[in-house]
Amino acid sequence: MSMSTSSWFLEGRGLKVGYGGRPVLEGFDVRLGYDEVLCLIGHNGAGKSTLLKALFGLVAPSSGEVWLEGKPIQNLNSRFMNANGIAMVPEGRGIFPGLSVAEIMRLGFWAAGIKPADQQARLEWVFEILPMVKRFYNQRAGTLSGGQQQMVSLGRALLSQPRCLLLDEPSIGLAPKLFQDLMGPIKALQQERKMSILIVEQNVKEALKISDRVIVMKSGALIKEGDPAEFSDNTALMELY
Ligand SMILES: Nc1ncnc2c1ncn2[C@@H]1O[C@H](COP(=O)(O)OP(=O)(O)OP(=O)(O)O)[C@@H](O)[C@H]1O
Repeated sequence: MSMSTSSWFLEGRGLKVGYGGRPVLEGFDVRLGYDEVLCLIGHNGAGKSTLLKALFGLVAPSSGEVWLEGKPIQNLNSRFMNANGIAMVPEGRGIFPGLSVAEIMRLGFWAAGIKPADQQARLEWVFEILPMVKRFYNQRAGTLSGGQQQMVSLGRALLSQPRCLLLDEPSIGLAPKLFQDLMGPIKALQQERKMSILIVEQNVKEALKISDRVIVMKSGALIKEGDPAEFSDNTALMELY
């Protein structure tokens, strides 16, 4: 077998994805580099969440492939992705309000297949990055603020020490200051560990601060790609919408 020469960590190639026979994405291509923060923006309903779910194996494309480090994935599912260092933080946080943070983390250990012997160290590692999580570890998630819940969701995703994070609108329901508090540690971690991040955001201004490249989606198609600087003034952004 030859070594992988791909410079892309994760790729969607010719993805066709839809619900009930109605396509949302058709022949969609996307590439996420090693050590890259890619920001995906676009209208409500453009297909951003659908793309993230397809890349993570939560919805099956009817055609096209997802490639990881230069190789097509044969049996794409979220467990495979997790096992290969990819973690997703879904829109709406995806945590159960009735469970305590401790219980949510236990589910996270299970989902990421982390051995009991390694769990405490992982938890301590997550606490170092997101100290807030330690403070409300025994509280029920439903009693936490939106920002705290978002931190729990992120902490859960970090348990596997992923090489790649797929973040679906982490700013939803957060004040700008809270969003910065959340993204600061993530950016620091990204730089330290050379993670790849694909972030879907409506809060473009904040997301651009941590991004290396931007892609814009409209009605299931990629309509623009560029450097964050090109998107920093409002007129340029308005033209896209
Ligand atoms: N589970 C589903 N069943 C049927 N249709 C769906 C489902 N999920 C999404 N859709 C439809 O697919 C299209 C794309 O939705 P998607 O959530 O991917 O867009 P989005 O860009 O993430 O939007 P938003 O910013 O509102 O989250 C929309 O028309 C939506 O109604």
